[in-house]
Order: sequence, then structure tokens, then C-alpha cells
Amino acid sequence: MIHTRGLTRHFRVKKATVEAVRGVDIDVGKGELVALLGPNGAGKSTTLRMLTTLLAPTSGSAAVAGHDIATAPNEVRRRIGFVGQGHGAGEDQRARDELYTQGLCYGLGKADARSRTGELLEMLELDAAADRIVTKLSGGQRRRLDIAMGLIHRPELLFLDEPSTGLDPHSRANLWEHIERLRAESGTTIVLTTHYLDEADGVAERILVIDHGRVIADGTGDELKGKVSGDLITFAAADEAQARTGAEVAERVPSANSVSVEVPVSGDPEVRLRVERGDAVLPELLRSLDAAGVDLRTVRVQRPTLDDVFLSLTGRSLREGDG
Ligand SMILES: Nc1ncnc2c1ncn2[C@@H]1O[C@H](COP(=O)(O)OP(=O)(O)OP(=O)(O)O)[C@@H](O)[C@H]1O
Repeated sequence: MIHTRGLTRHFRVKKATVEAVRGVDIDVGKGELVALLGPNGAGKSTTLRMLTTLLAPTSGSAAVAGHDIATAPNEVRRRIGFVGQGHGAGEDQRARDELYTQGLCYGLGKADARSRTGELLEMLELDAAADRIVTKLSGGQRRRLDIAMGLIHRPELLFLDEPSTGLDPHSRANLWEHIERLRAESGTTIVLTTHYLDEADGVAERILVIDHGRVIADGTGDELKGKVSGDLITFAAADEAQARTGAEVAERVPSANSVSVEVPVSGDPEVRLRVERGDAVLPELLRSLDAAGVDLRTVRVQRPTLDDVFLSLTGRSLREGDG
């Protein structure tokens, strides 16, 4: 559905060149739900704008929905839907009219535009809001209306640029339910951008991690996390001396690395270590800590997160740029 090779976009800003996207190769198959994950300014939106023919690449090529973005942009546009970061819907129309007009703009006949409008209002649970003026809709309803607008012409491929930004947690969860249902019902291929780790992890089947204009990792959430060295074990001891003894014990765990002791101003001192398989080493570690007389307060084993993945690839936390 998408094949890009060496896709690149530079911007001239005063006398400097901003390399927003630097030689990106992306392959997305039919029916996939793929997230482009990266911090602000990574090049996600610029990539999407090129794939949707809104922006010409500086170099490289891309075929989208079977057509070349440079030589057949109209063919591409006919087959895709794009929901950008702003609102697509106007201000003073009713939601239903907005959708219907959009259908006519895309060349649907009147009867088809009317029935498609009804279908989408139902699918995105906008029935109750259908006769309200667009500006009176809630943030979540407005975003769902944007998505309905992007879907009016039954595109094979839908691009969503940061669809949940600005929504409260409840509306975000609700939006994702709708997107997942839409996919299950229509098989639409979906490519979205996000800088929310939990969203990429929870919703996407495949994640492309983007940083400084390049794809630096590509895989399922589990595959990406599997590349990070191991699980994190954290245990709290009754006092600092015991925590230090605990850290010495932890150092002897065969696969242990990055053993550290953290002594918070309030609360119990903690020992952290990375191990290959947390569940496999925990029984022996607990026995050894007990034998060394460490009075344990709590123990946690955490699988790596996507933030650990990003940290191990870039040396920076994605959360630092999280809005
Ligand atoms: N029209 C433009 N002119 C100049 N520079 C631009 C333009 N559009 C984007 N950039 C720059 O290109 C880089 C990539 O921006 P882009 O918007 O693609 O990032 P992003 O990953 O989508 O970030 P965000 O999550 O903030 O939308 C940034 O440094 C941005 O400032």
C-alpha cells in the first residue's frame, strides 16, 4: 500500500537547510495499522504530507495506493483519506451537512453522499450530534467528525496526523475504540502519527520509530521491546545499608547489568538492575537476598517500555518531548 525509497525533504529557513526527512524507506501492506512514533520535530508530519501529495519530496520516491506521488498525485488522492492536525470541518455548518458536502466534493452522487453520511455518523457514533453546528461539538466528537470527513469517499488508506492530541484521556480511549472498529469493519489501511508511547504500543500493529528525519526502528511493540537489553527489577529494602547489601547480591546475578541504588528523600531505598529475563532470575535473587539478611519491602519486575527502546536507540527519553 505504501513503498517509499530514500524519501527526503529539506526546507530552506533563512540561509540554513532543515533536513526534516532524511532518506526514509517505508513499506506498509494492505490492511495494516502502522504508527509513526517520534518526538516533536522528528519529521512525522512532513513524511505524511509527502505521502498525501501535499508536499513534494526533495528527493526519493513513493508509491501510495499503487500510484506514484510525483507522477500521479490525483490517483493517489482519490484513494486516500487524510486527517491533519487541525480541524477539517468548517465552523457554521451542521455536522451532517458538513459530511454530505464533503461527499459531493469528492464526486459522490447525492443519494450516495446522503447514505454514506448516514453510515459514517452511525459508525462514529455521531448520530446524536449530527444536527448540531460543528463549533458546538465536544473535542472528541469534532475529532470523530474529522475522521468521518476523511472517510467519506471510502479510501483504501487513511492517514491520521496526531489524531488524539488535545483530547482528554476518556475521549482518547473512545477515539481509539472507533478507529479499531472502523478497521475491523472496513479493512482500511491506517497510518497514524503519535508521540504518545502508550498509544503506539496499545493500538498499532507495527511501529516505525522516527527521529531526526530517519526511521531508526521498525517492528511490533514486542519486537522493539525485545531488542532492549532485558527487564528491569526494582526492589526496596528497609534502609540504605540493606539496600547496599542488596546491590552487592544483585551484582552476582549472572545476567545483571546497570545495578544502581536510589535513596529517595522519603520512602524506602531502592535497588534497580537490568537482567535478561526477570521472571527467570527472581526466585534465586529473592533466596540470595534473604540469605544475606536483606529485609525486602517491595519487589517489581517490569518489561521494557517503548520509552526504554527509544532511550536505548537515541540516548534520550521520548517522554522529555511528550506534551
Ligand atoms: N514548512 C516548513 N518550513 C521550515 N521548516 C519546517 C517546515 N515544516 C516542518 N519543518 C521542520 O522540519 C522538522 C520536522 O517537522 P515535522 O512537523 O515533520 O515533525 P513532527 O515529527 O511531525 O513533529 P510534531 O509532532 O511537532 O508535529 C522540524 O524541525 C520542523 O521545524
